[in-house]
Amino acid sequence: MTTQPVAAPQEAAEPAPARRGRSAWVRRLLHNPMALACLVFLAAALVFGLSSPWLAPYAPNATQLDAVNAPPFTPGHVLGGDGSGRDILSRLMWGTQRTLFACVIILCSALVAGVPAGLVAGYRRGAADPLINWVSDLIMTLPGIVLLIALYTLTGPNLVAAMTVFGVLVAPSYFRLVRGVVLGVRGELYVDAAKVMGLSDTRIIGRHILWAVRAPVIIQSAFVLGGGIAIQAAVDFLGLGDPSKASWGAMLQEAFANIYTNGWSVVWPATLISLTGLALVLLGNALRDALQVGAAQHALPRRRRARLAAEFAARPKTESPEGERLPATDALLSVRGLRVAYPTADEAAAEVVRGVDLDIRAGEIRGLVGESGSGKTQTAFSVLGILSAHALVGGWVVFDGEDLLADPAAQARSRGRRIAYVPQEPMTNLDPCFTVGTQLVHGLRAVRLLSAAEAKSEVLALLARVGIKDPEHVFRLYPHQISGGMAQRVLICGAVAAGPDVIIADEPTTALDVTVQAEVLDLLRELRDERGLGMLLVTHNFGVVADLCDTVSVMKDGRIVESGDVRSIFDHPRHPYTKELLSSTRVVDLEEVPTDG
Ligand SMILES: Nc1ncnc2c1ncn2[C@@H]1O[C@H](COP(=O)(O)OP(=O)(O)OP(=O)(O)O)[C@@H](O)[C@H]1O
Repeated sequence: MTTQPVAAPQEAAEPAPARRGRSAWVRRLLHNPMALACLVFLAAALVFGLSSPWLAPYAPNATQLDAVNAPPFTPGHVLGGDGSGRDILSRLMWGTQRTLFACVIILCSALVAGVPAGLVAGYRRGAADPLINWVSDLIMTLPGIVLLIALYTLTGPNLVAAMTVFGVLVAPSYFRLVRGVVLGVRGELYVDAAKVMGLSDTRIIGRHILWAVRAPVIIQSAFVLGGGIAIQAAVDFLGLGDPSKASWGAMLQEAFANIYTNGWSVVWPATLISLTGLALVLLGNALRDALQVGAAQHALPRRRRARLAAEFAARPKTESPEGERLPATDALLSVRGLRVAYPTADEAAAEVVRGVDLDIRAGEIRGLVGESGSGKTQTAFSVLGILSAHALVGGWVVFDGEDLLADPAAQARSRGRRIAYVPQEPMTNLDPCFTVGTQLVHGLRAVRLLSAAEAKSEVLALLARVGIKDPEHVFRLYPHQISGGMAQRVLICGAVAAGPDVIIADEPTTALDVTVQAEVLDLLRELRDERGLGMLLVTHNFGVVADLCDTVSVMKDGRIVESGDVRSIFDHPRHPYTKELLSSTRVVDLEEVPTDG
């Protein structure tokens, strides 16, 4: 077999893979009509309140006899007057300012008390964690309104004191949120790497941890502001506010006392309180969608997504006039013109696999090699039909005469039965709640009609076959009780149990140490020889390719740039990228070492 370098003529003209940026979430937020409407409403409320010193027709407490219980659209009083003859529009404007000020105090005090406490408890742990947790639990047990009434007896109508205390009462929600996120992030490898680099805790928290908690904190803040509006109104409504100052709650209280004479005076503050609270809660939801991972796809309008999917499906499937790209007749599995793309926030599609062709024949192990992010796993997942639901897929995956991409039911039938999968991370692919045996028997019985006893004896035989010394014992162990190498053997056992024709192995040895790697590669080779399996071995390691594969396809930026038998590619690489990859790898000498005798 000779090597086939595959040209990529229009590479330069094609769009760059995925466009990402820190401002992407802002774009996504602004693309959401609901979020936009909420932002416009809240901005208008802000301007309405802040402009009161200049634009309000009257002072908040200015009274006029002719405005007493005046209905809306009375000349000089667009929204009418209250029971004391004060202009409702003016009081609403001044009241908005006071209400927003109250919300800012609540937010700031909750942030100041909750976020640092969560950071310290989650990151430093030690004695601080249980102590802060205890204080947080204590605060949460305090009845908020009762506390505010008690405070009123001490300080009188003091907005700053009341709202600060309420902010502290809300702080545990931030504390718990931040602590939870920090606990998850502090064990990440990049945090360990930062520690090893000698960064101080303050710098690690400032640079890495704060960035991780920013999204949940922003979302929570929208909800706290919404709650703040309600609580400020409630405090004033109960008569705990300053009667000389206009606020939405105070206006509501006065209007309620006068409801049978002037019903309209209730409508205005009640509407503002409800709409502002609603806008903040809806904005919080929109922020969650925009900030959370994967929201880009959700943000794509349905019609735009359908159009992109149709464009993908309509791409020509055989492009060569000579029909070179038709599925190979002697192959178990033929991939032709495979394309995978993901919708982006700017309503385009970023292609991560760009027209891949592959054949896997019975008894052939094909390596799929390339740098990280070149699209190897996406190609493998397309064959198995386990791509993210947001992926747009085009091209052919022909197995046993059927195009699996065109028939998801056929793809589901073949997955696990005729096309099996060996994953990269053995430990995370076993369920920690069940024993090895339970998982293998369950998997086997899902694809073959066997009794529990038959499945068990088959699994035990297979465990022995994949090199597990005491199958009866390992059968009863939980995943955490076995080593990584043993877990990979268990997964290989699970993959071959159903008697597949093809195995897709995605970097099956990457997570293992060198000795175990060699043993697992030997096992895969033996299983191929025994069962005549076809295999697609995804790897970025040319050493593994040299050791195990018959053929290899080299992938770069979503394309196969060169394909052929291993020896030809190693001896005469033709594509510059293959040469580059080979020169950066300590290449294994393929010449057979003569043995004595
Ligand atoms: N759900 C997704 N949404 C958007 N882009 C994705 C998604 N999944 C993968 N990608 C992108 O697809 C590209 C190819 O990813 P893939 O996992 O196939 O790379 P790979 O060659 O297997 O790399 P590695 O060796 O690191 O696993 C990457 O740029 C990745 O960011």
